[in-house]
Amino acid sequence: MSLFWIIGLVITLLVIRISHWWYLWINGFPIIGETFQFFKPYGFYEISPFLNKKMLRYGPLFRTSILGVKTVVSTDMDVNMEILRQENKSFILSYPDGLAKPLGKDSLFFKTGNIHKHIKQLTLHLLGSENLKRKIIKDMDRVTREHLSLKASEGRFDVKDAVSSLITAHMTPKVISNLKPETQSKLIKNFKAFSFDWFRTSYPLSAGRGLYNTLRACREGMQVLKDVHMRKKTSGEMYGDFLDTAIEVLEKEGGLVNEDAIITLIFTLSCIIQDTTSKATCMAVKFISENPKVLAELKREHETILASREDKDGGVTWEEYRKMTFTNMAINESLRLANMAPMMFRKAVKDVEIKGYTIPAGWIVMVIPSVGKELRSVSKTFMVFGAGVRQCAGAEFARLQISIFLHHLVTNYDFSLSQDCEVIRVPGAHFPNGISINISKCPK
Ligand code: HEM
Repeated sequence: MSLFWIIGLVITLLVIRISHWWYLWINGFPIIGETFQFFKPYGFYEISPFLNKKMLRYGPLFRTSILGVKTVVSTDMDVNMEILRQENKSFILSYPDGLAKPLGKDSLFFKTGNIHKHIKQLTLHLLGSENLKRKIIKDMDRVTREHLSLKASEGRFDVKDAVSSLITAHMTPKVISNLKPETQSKLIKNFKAFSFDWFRTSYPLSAGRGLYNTLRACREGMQVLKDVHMRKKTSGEMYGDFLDTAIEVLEKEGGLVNEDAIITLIFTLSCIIQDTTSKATCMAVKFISENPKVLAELKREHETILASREDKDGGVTWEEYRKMTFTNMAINESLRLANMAPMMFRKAVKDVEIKGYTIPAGWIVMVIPSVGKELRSVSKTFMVFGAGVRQCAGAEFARLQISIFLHHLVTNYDFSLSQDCEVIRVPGAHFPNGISINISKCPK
């Protein structure tokens, strides 16, 4: 073969190879699929370029491969509502390994049917309105006030870090009490190191590092909890904390779930409670700092509450919280903007026909909730806390904690956002440099 033909062959092979890589880059690599395109950061006020392009090309429902799973993506709000309504009938919860792994495939969060029902009831024992009102609000108020005062004395602080610390400070003893200070610190360090955001980066290396840190936090945190539980079991001591309640319920139910599962539940609840609520508080603080009219109306609402409070030294009461109408609207608006759960995963257990679309049995559906303006607590255009039987168990806790934080912030302090508070979407809101505020005590 002449040199001319050999060079021609090599060039042809190179062109084929490069075209193939280019095709994969545009349409997704096997396994990785379109994961990096989906999680590629974009501007806070933009629509996801990935979703935009797909929707223009294929309409509101289309197929892709994300996090190693062949997936139908639904951006249609009627289809989404129907999917979540048909939980345990035509669809079951089914998160890809990449998201489920940090919690463990056996985590009760991923259980269905009766076990899910039991665990939800148990979780609401801790986080439902009744317990918030009776056992949580008082300490939540005191600890929030104290932390704010301490942080404000520094003149500037990171909101996520402060809120996350104050939540672990008032909730950890309620979940698992009488810990030695060093055990409590170790546990809290692991709760805070856990992150659902490890994949929210377009850099494979930092995603790998994030996943490693999260898995390590899970392993170490759960080991601490197991040791504490074993010690309590041997000594027979009871403290009336959530761990005692959970074990009691478990014994009554006769082995529907085991002790390891309870430990996993306690660990995951403790991680989620501070991670989600602190992020949502950041968004609320950013939103009101950038909207002087909203801040003025918030101040008015909270000054009125203060003026009519009989016990001037007492904290926010449940009745006062229920009257915070404007605050609740401001929180809803910041949750809408934050879009903290930008996708939910379900699996079709049979062929399902919705609005003229057929979702074949066995397919995973990624529900992309709408971020519309209607602010009822659950509607097809406002699903920040999900919908149906899987609706968020911590929604009321998050609203209460944010309301109390805002109450003390707007009635006692002058504050402004520091300059480097960039927010991007990946696709949920993400703060690469955190959200910090400059803060000083209001002159009385
Ligand atoms: C503002 C903050 C929060 C947002 C936006 C949020 C959002 C959500 C969403 C969208 C779901 C449904 C997921 C699905 O259907 O696949 C959910 C479920 C859940 N959330 Fe939250 N959440 C927040 C705060 C919390 C807090 C503070 C807790 C307390 C630990 C919590 C605990 C749970 C639990 C246990 C579930 C599973 C419920 C079930 O499977 O029945 N969440 N959350």
